[in-house]
Amino acid sequence: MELPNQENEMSKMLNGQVHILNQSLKFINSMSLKCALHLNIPEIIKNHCAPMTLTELITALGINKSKANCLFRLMRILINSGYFISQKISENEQGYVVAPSASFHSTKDASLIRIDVSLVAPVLQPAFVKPWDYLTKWFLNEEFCDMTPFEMAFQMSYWEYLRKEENAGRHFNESVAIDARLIGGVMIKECREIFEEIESVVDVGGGTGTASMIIANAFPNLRCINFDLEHVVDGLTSSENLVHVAGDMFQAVPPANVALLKWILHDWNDEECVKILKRCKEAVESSKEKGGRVMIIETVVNPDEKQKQVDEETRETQLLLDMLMMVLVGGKERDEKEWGQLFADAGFTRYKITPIFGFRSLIQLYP
Ligand SMILES: C[S@@+](CC[C@H](N)C(=O)[O-])C[C@H]1O[C@@H](n2cnc3c(N)ncnc32)[C@H](O)[C@@H]1O
Ligand SMILES: O=c1cc(-c2ccc(O)cc2)oc2c(O)c(O)ccc12
Repeated sequence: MELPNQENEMSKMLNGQVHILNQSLKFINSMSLKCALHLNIPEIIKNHCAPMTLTELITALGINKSKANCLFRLMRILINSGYFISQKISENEQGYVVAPSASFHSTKDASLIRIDVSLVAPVLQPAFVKPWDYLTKWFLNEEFCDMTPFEMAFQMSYWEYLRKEENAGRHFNESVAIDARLIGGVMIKECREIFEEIESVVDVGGGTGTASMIIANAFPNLRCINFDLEHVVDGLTSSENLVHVAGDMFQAVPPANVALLKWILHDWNDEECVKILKRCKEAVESSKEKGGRVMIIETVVNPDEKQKQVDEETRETQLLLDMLMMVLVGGKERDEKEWGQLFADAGFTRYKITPIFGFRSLIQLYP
């Protein structure tokens, strides 16, 4: 008979094995989802308008019947990840439906907000996967100090890649536009008082202008400027209270009462962030007495001792994005201390953090 502490040792090793295997095989969740998206399974199941049996799914997909058991296993792992649900149809039959959390439509305006599993598509492009193979070499070699793992993999910056590779650029613009629609919708509700008090807002690095459009429509008396690089705003159509302006945020930002920076600063290192913040400060400085401020929408990572205050999925999403920014663009997700330092270095006197955007917060910065 084994001694109790030997048993203990064995069970620790078995638990360790589960943990290590589970963590190292997690990419299979993403890759299985990628396959389901390419097969168009979520749309097929949604269009079926009732729980869909495995046999019905096989027929709809035109898959050889010999793969039935493999499709069952693909669906089983996706059910485990929370993308689909298996519902009882009759005594002997189960049917698949898309899980509510994987397909959220605004009940008020379906065209405005549609959050579903197709959001992951850009994350599974080669641009997201290949740079990880270079991470070890990047850590070890001095010569790569001024490069990102992405640049090692593709011999160009992520931004150049998006400009050159049409598909990747389109996927990127679509994903950030979906995000901007969601956050824009929350902003016009949660920041109503701010927008009602001011006369102008500039969305710095506003992409194709989705957030500006939502704000401009909700506040017709507000003058909105969507500001981004020439090739991004080129050809975009202005409206009554929305103009698209081309420029470089490191050089100058168009003056306005409020400068909005959504998902910009996490792309850049500290020195670059201070430069952008200084340009934004100059843009809002003359509105100091009229509610002038910079509004930042970004993650505020909790320090380790406070991590229990946010749920595990939020925390993990923040840390995953932090790694993604490190590998793609040389940026980072910051904690409050790191944000505070940037704000002080850029010459701001006061800031206020309000966690109103899921895993991200609104940070208001006063000149
Ligand atoms: C991650 S996207 C964020 C887009 C948008 N703010 C959003 O969250 O939906 C970063 C944006 O910064 C823009 N950008 C990059 N460098 C810039 C620069 N020097 N001046 C102005 N915009 C820039 C990019 O073109 C891109 O649209
Ligand atoms: O490369 C990206 C991709 C995203 C992204 C992916 C999927 C979504 O549903 C939303 C966004 O966001 C990025 C981002 O914010 C950034 O600053 C750089 C790169 C990317």
